[in-house]
Amino acid sequence: MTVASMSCVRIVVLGARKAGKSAVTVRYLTRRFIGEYSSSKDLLYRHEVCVDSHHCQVEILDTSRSQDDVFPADKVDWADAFVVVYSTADRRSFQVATDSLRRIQQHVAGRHAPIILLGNKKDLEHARQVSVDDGQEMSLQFQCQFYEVSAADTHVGVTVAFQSILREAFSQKSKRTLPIKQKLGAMTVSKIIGTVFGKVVKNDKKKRPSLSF
Ligand SMILES: Nc1nc2c(ncn2[C@@H]2O[C@H](COP(=O)(O)OP(=O)(O)OP(=O)(O)O)[C@@H](O)[C@H]2O)c(=O)[nH]1
Repeated sequence: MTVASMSCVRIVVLGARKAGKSAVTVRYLTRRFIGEYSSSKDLLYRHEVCVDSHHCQVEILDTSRSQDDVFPADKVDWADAFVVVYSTADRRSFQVATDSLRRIQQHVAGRHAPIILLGNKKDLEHARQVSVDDGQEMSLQFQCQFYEVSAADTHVGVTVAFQSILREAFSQKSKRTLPIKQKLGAMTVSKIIGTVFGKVVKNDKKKRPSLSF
């Protein structure tokens, strides 16, 4: 399969300054934790992945938030899926994440947008300001996935989180591109009757239910 013919999913990574957006992105892409990242501008990464044995292309936009209060609407329009990062050791970053979730949902109203809420820096347990319950409650409120990770400690949690959102995003994208009949899982009338009434009785006019479609 050529790169051009592969399906592509676009992910934007959002969050407060210093929450660890670059750290989780680089951890996922390279499995490494570098420690200090250039953060003055947005960085776009292209990457090939295998999701459920399909080769796909991913574009990940690691945003730089020089002004936390400016919502990047253009980047939200561009993206198929969202990773919203906060630091478990920084309450304010959790507020920024909450605000981002609210604004993403308002902005994409009508289209299903897979979102992951990522509580980073869980290795800093002594400095924790956001509990696991806070993160879980927020994810329930916004109906998104939730993970607590440490980009510094291991690539495992970060990789699981990214793979999970990729799977959801690719599945959404392929649903959108399927013909309507397949999308709705179109059933024949006899199958519908069989489903509604338990079985289809052949050649038995007395028992055949009278339905009008
Ligand atoms: N202890 C710990 N530190 C981390 C972790 N992830 C990132 N950091 C540190 O947090 C700081 C900020 O990380 P970045 O990845 O640059 O954060 P960012 O959100 O991309 O920052 P901006 O681009 O400036 O908004 C750096 O000093 C990282 O080394 C983590 O899981 N644990």
